Amino acid sequence: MSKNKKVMVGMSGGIDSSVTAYMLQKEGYEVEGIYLKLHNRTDDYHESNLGYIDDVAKFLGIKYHILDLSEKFNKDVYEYFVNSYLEGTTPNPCVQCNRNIKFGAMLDFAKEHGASFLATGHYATTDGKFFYEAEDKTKDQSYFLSQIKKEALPFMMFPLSNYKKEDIIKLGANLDVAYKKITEKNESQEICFVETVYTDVIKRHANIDQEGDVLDENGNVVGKHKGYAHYTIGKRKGFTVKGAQIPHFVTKLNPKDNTIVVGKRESLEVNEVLGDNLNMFVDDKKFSCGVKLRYRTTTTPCDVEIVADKALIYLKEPAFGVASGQLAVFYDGNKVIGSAFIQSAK
Ligand SMILES: Nc1ncnc2c1ncn2[C@@H]1O[C@H](COP(=O)(O)OP(=O)(O)OP(=O)(O)O)[C@@H](O)[C@H]1O
Repeated sequence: MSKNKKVMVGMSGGIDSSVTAYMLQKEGYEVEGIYLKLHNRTDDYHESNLGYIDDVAKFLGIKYHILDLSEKFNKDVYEYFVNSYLEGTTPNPCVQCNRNIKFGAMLDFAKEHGASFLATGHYATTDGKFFYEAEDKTKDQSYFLSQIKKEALPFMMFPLSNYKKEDIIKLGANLDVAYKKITEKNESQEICFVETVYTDVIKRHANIDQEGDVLDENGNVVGKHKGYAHYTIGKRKGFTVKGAQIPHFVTKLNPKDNTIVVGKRESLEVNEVLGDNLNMFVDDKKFSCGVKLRYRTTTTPCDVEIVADKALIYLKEPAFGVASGQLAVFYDGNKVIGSAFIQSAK
């Protein structure tokens, strides 16, 4: 029952994309894999991933391509990541990777090679016009997909969207030894190029271990911190506040003079957010919806006004710990209607 349609599957060597390839083949698609080399890690990272992919490809009898996008990844994702922290904002590298790399350059490659669709093991759904949250809310990745250009959506397939991660692991473990081996390896890291903590990556490019002053909201010096790039908005540890009886939270980072501002929990409260770099799936300029201001959080009801290329987001309930650089993703129920990068909040 061949569907006579070629689907390229982004294969990472992990269980999700390996099962994705299997499912699509079972459905009758002609499947080919693509492995992206995204960074120049010195360990055997790529060799190890390709070992797993090769075994899966042999089991399925499919061919796969290796595409070196490390230069583009370095510019669009890695440098952006490092620079954001140095500028005192909190980057979202997976969002940039999805937009520019996976559903940018990898999609172009898939189309050039005659594929009708590009499939990945992301947990989300699409109907070609919108993204929707995945059934398994604990794994949902719609937040990270919300900056993808709308022209890319008709080519995207997420076959895992109706499953739970544990079902995928069970399916893999019982399928073949090529899959079983993958289920037995460690789960991949949250950010593929961060092997330990993000500050280890930043340290390769700048001396971030420079002690600085901790300020209160009136500009008074109240303590010391170990270098502003070690902190993100809402963090409550790793700095001193003289005589403090209750927890203090980081509310602002000042890269220019290497100071950080701290305050009580109330000072993290935000009622208005300004977003830029809009990516909208609807044309409305004024609407009410729910907004997620970071990953793994519930939506906050809000009114949104789009003015030129900015989104003015008026929250109907206060949010806490909103960081510039993260995404504000607009949801109508479980449907993603657009997103913007958080420029400022008050
Ligand atoms: N290096 C890569 N080359 C090609 N596709 C990739 C690569 N890394 C990730 N992908 C695709 O993007 C999807 C989501 O990536 P993510 O890093 O969130 O992986 P994951 O949920 O751990 O999935 P997997 O178990 O397949 O690694 C993967 O399922 C895969 O289809």
